Amino acid sequence: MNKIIIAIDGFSSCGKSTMAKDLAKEIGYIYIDSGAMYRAVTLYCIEHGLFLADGSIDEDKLKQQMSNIHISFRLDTESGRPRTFLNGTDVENQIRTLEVSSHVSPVAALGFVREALVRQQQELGKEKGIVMDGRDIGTAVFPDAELKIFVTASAEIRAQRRYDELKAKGQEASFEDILHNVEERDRIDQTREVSPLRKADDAILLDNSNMTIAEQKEWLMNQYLQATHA
Ligand SMILES: Nc1ncnc2c1ncn2[C@@H]1O[C@H](COP(=O)(O)OP(=O)(O)OP(=O)(O)O)[C@@H](O)[C@H]1O
Ligand SMILES: Nc1ccn([C@@H]2O[C@H](COP(=O)(O)O)[C@@H](O)[C@H]2O)c(=O)n1
Repeated sequence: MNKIIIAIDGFSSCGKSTMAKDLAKEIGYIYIDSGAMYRAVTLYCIEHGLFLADGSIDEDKLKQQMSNIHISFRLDTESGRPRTFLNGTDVENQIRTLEVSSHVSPVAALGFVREALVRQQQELGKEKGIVMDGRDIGTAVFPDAELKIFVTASAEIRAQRRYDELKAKGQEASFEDILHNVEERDRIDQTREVSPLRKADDAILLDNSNMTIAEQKEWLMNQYLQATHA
């Protein structure tokens, strides 16, 4: 069967990567979490002092240093899930902290950052057989993707899911801080000038507020089967 490109976009913390990873594993596709790439650039900025005292980004320095930022993914054989590497170091846990979440959307709004990462994402998908999740995959990275999904859920439900996840990992965070972060990232992502978060006209909308992980997994598999006429 011919391989296709599956683009999964949507709001913060709505379950995109959970769905995308599961589907990719089941159908033998590559899974790419494009958000992890923006998070890795953000971690680089934090570690290299590129956030100025007023919270803004030293854009000139970041632009000069973009070619020093190498992001890759390696499959964790134990969990079967990809881990993100920044310049050869496993940063999968660091990029998921609230500190990185609080800084990532302004970094992702920079045109030169998007240009560099979109180029890499398109390269990763050139053989097809890929499931990629993010904010602009169906609109900018792969506008011709054969299957496009746009996921949403209420902000409170999304924040609760993220809160439960961080708590289970033993990370301290307040529900209010997480809700604020989720809403703020959505606002910045939807209003930025370059490739703002929006549903592609030909994307299928999924509100998973009242769905279990198993239900959304089955829903996505059905969309894939329909798209490939299997
Ligand atoms: N339908 C669901 N019901 C309950 N929890 C869910 C559901 N879908 C996903 N989750 C949980 O919600 C949390 C966020 O999911 P996930 O990381 O997949 O979201 P995301 O959209 O990829 O987030 P982000 O955009 O921030 O990367 C995870 O802990 C995941 O296990
Ligand atoms: N295609 C994408 C993916 C992500 N972003 C930005 O990165 C942030 C983190 O992404 P997560 O999927 O890990 O939540 C997100 O809030 C966006 O600002 C993006 O712009 N484009």
